[in-house]
Amino acid sequence: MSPMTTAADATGAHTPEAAGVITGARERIDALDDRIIGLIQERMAVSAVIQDARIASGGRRVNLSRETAVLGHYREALGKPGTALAMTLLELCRGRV
Ligand SMILES: O=C(O)C(=O)C[C@]1(C(=O)O)C=C[C@@H](O)C=C1
Repeated sequence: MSPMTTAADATGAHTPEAAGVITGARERIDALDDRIIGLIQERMAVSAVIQDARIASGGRRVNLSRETAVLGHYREALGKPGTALAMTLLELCRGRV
């Protein structure tokens, strides 16, 4: 019996086959996370353009009706945790209010 049939490795798997699946899937997750982070940074930059234009025109940084629409969009797509995710994205984009 190989040691991996009884003990978990760094992936938590107990077989080499499972460890291979997990390692491959983790590489895909790391690549997806890099893309998600890049998209968030792009969202922050676009949001800053909007906020700067509004403030330069004499308006306020925050637009609550638009935030409500963004929160609803994420909640419809992802359920209740989507709302929390959208709140975090909004904080990244316009700071704490
Ligand atoms: O859509 C706007 O008016 C924005 O300013 C962008 C944004 C956002 O990041 O989604 C940021 C701040 C506002 O309070 C609402 C939404």
